Amino acid sequence: MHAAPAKPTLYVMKNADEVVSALASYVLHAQKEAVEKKGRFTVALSGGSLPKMLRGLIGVESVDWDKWQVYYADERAVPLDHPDSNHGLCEKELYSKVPIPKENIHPIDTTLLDDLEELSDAYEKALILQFASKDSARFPIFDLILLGMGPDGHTCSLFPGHELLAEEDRWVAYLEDSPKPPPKRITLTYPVINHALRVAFVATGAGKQEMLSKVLDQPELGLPCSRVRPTGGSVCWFVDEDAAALVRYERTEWEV
Ligand SMILES: O=C(O)[C@H](O)[C@@H](O)[C@H](O)[C@H](O)COP(=O)(O)O
Repeated sequence: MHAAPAKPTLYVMKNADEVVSALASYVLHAQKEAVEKKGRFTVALSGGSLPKMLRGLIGVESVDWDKWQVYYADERAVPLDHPDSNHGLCEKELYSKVPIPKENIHPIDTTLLDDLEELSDAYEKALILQFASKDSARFPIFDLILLGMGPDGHTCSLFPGHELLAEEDRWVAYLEDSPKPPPKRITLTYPVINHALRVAFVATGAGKQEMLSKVLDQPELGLPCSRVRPTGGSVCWFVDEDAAALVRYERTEWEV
């Protein structure tokens, strides 16, 4: 019997700082559970404002950084030190401030930037190495995928109306026509996102109001963020009052 797709849980905090601390305890809880069960914590990070929102983990003793295995939910096809690189951003906002071993961080292979198919295949292979063979596990099961919501309702590099929304087979796909610059990117696909144990969105600020209401109150629109419905896992939203102002969707009290 197949589990039903998870319904999103909405946590609304007073402000962005409260989102930062709630997110930190949520991530710690996910880490503890994963490390106890499997001795490692597999995480996929997004770009945008997300890396900075993880600042609540910096300096916290109970984070087992050496157990983290970090991948990217999406990445731009640029060198790692390019200002558009999500890896570069995470380096600046997080890795440079915490004792995470370099070998536990999995950036794209920048020798393949000229061929996006090879670039995405190589990233898929890196996932296969971590999550065992593609045959024994149809899709990787991340302990946690952390996502943002774009102004058009995109998440990862999955954009409204794009053919990649229908991808059912690949773990990692590429696109050369991203409406958000830069145009060349790779992204995890829905089968991977929707097999994760936990998916958490983070969205703050008044600029997110209208789109957040569309994504949560009108899932029938089929916006990319609304399609995140893990089967056998959970999806939750950490947002602030500014972002949630127009949302009618049921709120859940955050309990530490
Ligand atoms: O690399 C990317 O472009 C991101 O992964 C993207 O999906 C991002 O998460 C959203 O655009 C939200 O960005 P903000 O958090 O900056 O609003």
